[in-house]
Amino acid sequence: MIALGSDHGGLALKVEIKKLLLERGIPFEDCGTDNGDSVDYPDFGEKVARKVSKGEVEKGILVCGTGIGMSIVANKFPHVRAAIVTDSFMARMAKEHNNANILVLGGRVLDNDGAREMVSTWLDAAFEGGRHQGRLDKIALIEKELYK
Ligand SMILES: O=C(CO)[C@H](O)[C@H](O)[C@H](O)COP(=O)(O)O
Repeated sequence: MIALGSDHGGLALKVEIKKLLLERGIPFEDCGTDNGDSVDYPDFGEKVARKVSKGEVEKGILVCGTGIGMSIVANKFPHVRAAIVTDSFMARMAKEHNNANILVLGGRVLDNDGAREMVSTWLDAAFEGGRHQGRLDKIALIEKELYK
């Protein structure tokens, strides 16, 4: 299950991503926003990041205007590794090297085809482990110390 969230600046791209997930038969839960009214990205970033952080969903995708605000919010949550990506190489690395569990996109930055490619690349990639696992372990230790 993938949790999706956007603000008004990311809504149109989130709709496109939902089409992609439907086409691919991947289940998702849309945590809003669901109309074009101006909203605050932390409210929707929090909903998705909280679910990922608690293990209620395996992955999340967040979209705001640039992706910057959503990535700042999501990375406040323990166990969340949110990666803002702007091309398919970054999307692949986000999974292979960082095991990112939230993908963050900018609706005012990316075109639909490019963003669809990034989402598919991230979904289809696999974490490589090895030296990258050791680096994630160090992040987990930092979290443990900060949130104890
Ligand atoms: O959080 C953002 C930037 O880091 C997003 O791009 C927002 O969508 C953006 O700030 C919203 O801007 P608006 O002028 O209120 O539409």
